[in-house]
Amino acid sequence: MTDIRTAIETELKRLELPDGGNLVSRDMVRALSVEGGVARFVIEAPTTEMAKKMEPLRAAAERAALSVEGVESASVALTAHEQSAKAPPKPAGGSDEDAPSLKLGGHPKGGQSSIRPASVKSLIAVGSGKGGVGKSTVSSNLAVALAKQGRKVGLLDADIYGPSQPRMMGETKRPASPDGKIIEPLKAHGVTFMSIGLMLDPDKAVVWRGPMLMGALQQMLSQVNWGELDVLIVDLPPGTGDVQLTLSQRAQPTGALIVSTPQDVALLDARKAMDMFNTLKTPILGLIENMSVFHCPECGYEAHIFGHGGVSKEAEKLGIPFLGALPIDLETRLAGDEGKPIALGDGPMAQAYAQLADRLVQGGMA
Ligand SMILES: Nc1ncnc2c1ncn2[C@@H]1O[C@H](COP(=O)(O)OP(=O)(O)OP(=O)(O)O)[C@@H](O)[C@H]1O
Repeated sequence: MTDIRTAIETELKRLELPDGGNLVSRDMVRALSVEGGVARFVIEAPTTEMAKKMEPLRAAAERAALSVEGVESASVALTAHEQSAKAPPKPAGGSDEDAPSLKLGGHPKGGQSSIRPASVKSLIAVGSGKGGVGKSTVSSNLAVALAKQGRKVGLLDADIYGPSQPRMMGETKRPASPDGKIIEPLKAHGVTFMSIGLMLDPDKAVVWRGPMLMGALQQMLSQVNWGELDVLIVDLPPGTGDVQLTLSQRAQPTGALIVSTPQDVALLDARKAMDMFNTLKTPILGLIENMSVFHCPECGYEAHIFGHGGVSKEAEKLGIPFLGALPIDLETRLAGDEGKPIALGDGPMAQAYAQLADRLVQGGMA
């Protein structure tokens, strides 16, 4: 197996970058593994801008891996070390070393050791390729639905650039840290909950580099007093960046749920997110279609605003469980904005989330 890995690396050394060096000499290859003839790895570009231009190189890397004897299929994901393109501009007078108290966002510690809290039985990552598809809405409602079924549930909002859980869970106070080391999480609607957003100054832009993001995630998992949990749901940022990479590699998630709208552009990005999780060997527990249909409350007409059935077809194609379709629902949006997730009630949307929660419990995932 080592020989195949070495042979793949040798092939990758042939792939030169326009600004000098090759994929190996520039230390861009991550998580290279070969199992049962399947080669998987991640190419980590220094910036999102550069990653966007590297698709031809990614395809060439896949072909290079396939050319090695013993490799039957290859899966290569592209990610970026620094999410510079998405990060807001630097605030006047600020610097990217500006860290909030408890030095959140410092460089990660402990090499490649696990950052998964020992007291957490199951860790479920909720991801999406595209932003705004309802990943945070699904995370908060699923957490509440699981808590209603008597599970001990934690919710970690790891969406560094758009932490929305404080608003959706209706808790915005800054968590206490009596000893200055361990952070006490908040409790909302029966869920133990923590958001990176609660530790940041809302008026200050986040200008952290990749290692600082990884450090922040590490702290959110290991410096928070999560207590005994049946399941910790991690609401990820959209896309395939450092937070996803670190979580997959160092927190051994039980699996990932992928949220998408039926729209082609959302599905395209969802595929990339799934490819990343596959490459990092995080099992994909299922796909959820959000905003699948709008039922007009006046006339009963069903409008498929973002298309129809795309996510279930994709799930079938990939052999991944399709966990359900959630309609576009005004009450869901209003409840999220009010900090009282719709799953708290007992209407049709709450029932849909209860079913989703039930599936995870029955499947031994939560
Ligand atoms: N099924 C739904 N019906 C109506 N509105 C919804 C639904 N799902 C999500 N929304 C609304 O859409 C907006 C975006 O949702 P949300 O923040 O959950 O998406 P996200 O994928 O987490 O976005 P981001 O990538 O920015 O974190 C929110 O205002 C939310 O209330």
